[in-house]
Amino acid sequence: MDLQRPDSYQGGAGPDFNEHVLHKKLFVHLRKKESSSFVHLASVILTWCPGPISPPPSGSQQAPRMEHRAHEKTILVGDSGVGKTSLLVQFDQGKFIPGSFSATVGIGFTNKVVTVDGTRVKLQIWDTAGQERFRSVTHAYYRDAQALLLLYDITNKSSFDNIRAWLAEIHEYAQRGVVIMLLGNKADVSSERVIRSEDGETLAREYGVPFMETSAKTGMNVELAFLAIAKELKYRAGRQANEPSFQIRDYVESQKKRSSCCSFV
Ligand SMILES: Nc1nc2c(ncn2[C@@H]2O[C@H](COP(=O)(O)OP(=O)(O)OP(=O)(O)O)[C@@H](O)[C@H]2O)c(=O)[nH]1
Repeated sequence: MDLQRPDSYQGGAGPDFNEHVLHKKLFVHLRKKESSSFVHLASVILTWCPGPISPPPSGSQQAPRMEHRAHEKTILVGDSGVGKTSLLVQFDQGKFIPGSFSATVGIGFTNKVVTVDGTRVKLQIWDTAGQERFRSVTHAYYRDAQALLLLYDITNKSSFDNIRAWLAEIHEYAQRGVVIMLLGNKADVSSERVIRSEDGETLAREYGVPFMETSAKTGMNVELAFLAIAKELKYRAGRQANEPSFQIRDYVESQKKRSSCCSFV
């Protein structure tokens, strides 16, 4: 048995999460040893709340109820070092921590509430380890994912070449119709670019998925990527009678154009 405590986190606002309570998780992975390697058998997640970490601000109201209440499970996948954790930290906390690279161990998640078209959508964003040795653990989480953000690093050719293998794994383990978005990350490092933006576009078109380049460092397109996912999931969950149909690829293309011409809001 392998016990990991990858993270602690504060839950987002909502009926089943109190933002003033520290939620802790313990990941228990059952593995058996076969010859010289371990085979993954099952994973169990234990969640507990050790107690309040701060009193609610005086005069604060109860957290507003979600209009769209589902837990929308979104998973970040891609080779080790492409910037999955950095992208999530940029989206969640609006910051980039430069310097030493510490590879993710196993898998962990962050809750984030976003507002799209006046509706609050709760995203549960799972950050996975890109290293091969964690692959059997992360596969187990694909099945009930509603969306997958698949990253490569524009300065690393093999991370781009591996995208086809990642897509094959997604098609094998994830549910049919899962929302997939391809992201070419580290777009700020133009001097070391080895993958042209057109190559990302072509690959995405071949698989019929939306594409954009991002930078976890500058924040470029980070919010757009998650908001587009939230919009698509909200739309899928319950289209209102007078609501126009939503096409995530068209939306991403129009927003990318807007952001290049006049800064995205
Ligand atoms: N310049 C630049 N560096 C980045 C960017 N995103 C991530 N990095 C750096 O790339 C390295 C790897 O980033 P991580 O976010 O840890 O990569 P990861 O995909 O989560 O890696 P695993 O946890 O091993 O799967 C770190 O040193 C980051 O600071 C980016 O957009 N621009």
